[in-house]
Amino acid sequence: MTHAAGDDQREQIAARAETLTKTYGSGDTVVHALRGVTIDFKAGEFTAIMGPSGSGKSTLMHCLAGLDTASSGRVRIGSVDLEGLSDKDMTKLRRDRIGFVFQAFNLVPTLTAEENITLPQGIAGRDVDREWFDTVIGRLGIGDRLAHRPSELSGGQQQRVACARALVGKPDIIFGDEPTGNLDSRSSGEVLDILRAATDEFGQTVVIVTHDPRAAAYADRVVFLADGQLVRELRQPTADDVFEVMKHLDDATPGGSTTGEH
Ligand SMILES: Nc1ncnc2c1ncn2[C@@H]1O[C@H](COP(=O)(O)OP(=O)(O)OP(=O)(O)O)[C@@H](O)[C@H]1O
Repeated sequence: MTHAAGDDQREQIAARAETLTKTYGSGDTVVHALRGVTIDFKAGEFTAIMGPSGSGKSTLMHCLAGLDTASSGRVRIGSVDLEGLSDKDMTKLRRDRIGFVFQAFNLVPTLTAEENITLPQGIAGRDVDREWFDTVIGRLGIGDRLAHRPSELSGGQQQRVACARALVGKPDIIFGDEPTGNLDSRSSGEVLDILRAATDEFGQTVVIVTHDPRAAAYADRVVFLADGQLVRELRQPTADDVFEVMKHLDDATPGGSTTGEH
């Protein structure tokens, strides 16, 4: 780590959003996707973001990952404030510190699985840690697919390749927007196991958006959004705990009336 010694407080926060708002459109068609979200993501912790459709989960994750800019508020990755970063510095920060497992971040169709996985390292001019590469590939069960192009892989295999691509560079923080969305339960378990290992064994920070209570149960913490606001948080949740909260959120009228509910 390259953080200054003695800055313990900051070192422990891998990402932070502060009174983040995001508004789309204006006038009659205005949408308040985020209404003042403040949240910390501690280094080495696995967080799942949940909430009803349209509650602002993807918007929050995109703002945290520097893929979208908020209307107001601040985002910090480690000790770097994203506000005011030049495009070049933002690109470098994303490349060096952040891994993405996003469905929208497709694989390059003309490259093999292996080339896709090592592409970010190549662009950054870094050597691939072959031992770690083999570990990731082995755990994700895609060792026999490395020479294939994305069109020759199933959706689940492509998703696992995208996951491997995010992990191989050992970024400080990994963001996943429904990283198990296309997967059967076995592949889903493999992806979640390796994200869990990224935090437990390598101290990486993982933040995922998911609709699946079983996926959320892999996390140390689940935070719930409703209508652009944070309304609940569970620590060490079981799938049943998560399911119960989701049921109430789905029933609740927009406006965050479930805040503080037990
Ligand atoms: N580019 C955009 N233009 C206008 N409105 C948008 C845009 N992107 C998102 N929204 C709106 O912002 C709100 C939050 O969207 P977001 O995608 O963050 O929700 P979500 O919780 O991730 O939903 P889902 O679970 O359905 O993916 C929604 O009402 C959505 O329609």
